Amino acid sequence: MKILVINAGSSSLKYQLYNMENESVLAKGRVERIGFESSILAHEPEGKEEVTEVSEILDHTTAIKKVVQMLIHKEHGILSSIDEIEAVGHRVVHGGESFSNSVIVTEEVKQEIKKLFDLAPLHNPAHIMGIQAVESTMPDVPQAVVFDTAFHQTMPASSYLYAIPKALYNKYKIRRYGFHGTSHDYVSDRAAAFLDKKPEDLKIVTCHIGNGVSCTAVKHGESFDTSMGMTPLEGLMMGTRSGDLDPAVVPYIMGKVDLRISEVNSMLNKHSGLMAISGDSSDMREIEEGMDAGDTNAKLAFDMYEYRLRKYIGSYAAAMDGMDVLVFTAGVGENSSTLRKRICDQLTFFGIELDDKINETRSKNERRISSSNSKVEVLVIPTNEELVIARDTYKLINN
Ligand SMILES: Nc1ncnc2c1ncn2[C@@H]1O[C@H](COP(=O)(O)OP(=O)(O)O)[C@@H](O)[C@H]1O
Ligand SMILES: CC(=O)OP(=O)(O)O
Ligand SMILES: [Mg+2]
Repeated sequence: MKILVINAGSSSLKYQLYNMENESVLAKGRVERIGFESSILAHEPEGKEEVTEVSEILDHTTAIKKVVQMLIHKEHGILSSIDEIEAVGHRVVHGGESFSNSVIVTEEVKQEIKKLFDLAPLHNPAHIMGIQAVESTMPDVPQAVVFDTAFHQTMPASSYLYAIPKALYNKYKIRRYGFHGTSHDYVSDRAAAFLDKKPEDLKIVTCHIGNGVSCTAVKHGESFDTSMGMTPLEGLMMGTRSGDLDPAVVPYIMGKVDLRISEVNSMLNKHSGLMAISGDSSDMREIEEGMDAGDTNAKLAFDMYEYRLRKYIGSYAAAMDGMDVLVFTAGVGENSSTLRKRICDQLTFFGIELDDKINETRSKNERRISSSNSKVEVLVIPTNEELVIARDTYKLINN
């Protein structure tokens, strides 16, 4: 069975085609700059070089059509016909309180996702566009949705409520939802398997450090607390997002410089974080290069990013009254030995001790980077949100 996994953003669409017989990736790629004149489709068939094509892709339906054309392309394709795609699985960022599991797409499910537009204005409208684009291009193919928020539905009220008037929760569902759940679920499960232990016996802090950054306290296999909140803005400092700040800052600047709500949102989501402090880049590779070249702004950005991660890790160890395992994942977590070292070398209080040599060895595999003396197992576990989406879709379709 072949399953297409889609992560639709407002101006981008990432995809991976899976052969579920052996869970291999047949092709992957992305469409960028949807809605612009020169949109880019980058397509990478398994074992071959990436090919790119520039054309005008004005909406998500056109984007899906282009992807399908590429998948059945004479030279770069890997399917003989579109009919070989038997199901499509989508990443949906916000599932609110309605979804604690992945589900098959129905009219009701789409309505529920639409009701959550307010809570995830950057993400959910794009996901609906992706779902509709598939409906119009492959009308008979069943679709499933996998939510970033689902894993975090186990959080107790003491973790998910904000200390604001109850009516705001009762009426508007203002609470912590948490995101990157597919990733935190996957890497915490893999960490337990790696250690040959049951998730129920472990207290794990998972750090998903990519463009978006979040930490989760995974207690006995369930999400107990997580750093992102009602939206993916809360918590850690990110590539372009501020993370935590005093909420009083928002009304203060709106009054001072006469900013509109959308402008404040844009400032905090798109022009803050590493980008704002370094004044130069939201990309950790460039921050590290800047730091090595003596750029003091890049160094400050790195220091703040690292310090905040360390604070969250410490607070989650306290939240769970212990930490057996610390997991690093996603683009930065999997690749930046510098960041991992800086964090771990200042968590010696917890009995953490890194094996510097293993930490610095580049690898795409799951690995332990702590020394044999370390009281906490420190692991690098490459995340695979697309595989989880493909697996959930496969299970739902075959039930
Ligand atoms: N070798 C590396 N060293 C440091 N950071 C890296 C390295 N490779 C990738 N990254 C960082 O990973 C981040 C992107 O992470 P990723 O998980 O792919 O993000 P997303 O899925 O949210 O787009 C970027 O900041 C990038 O600089
Ligand atoms: C929810 C979220 O922050 O997602 P991403 O890391 O893909 O931006
Ligand atoms: Mg990611």
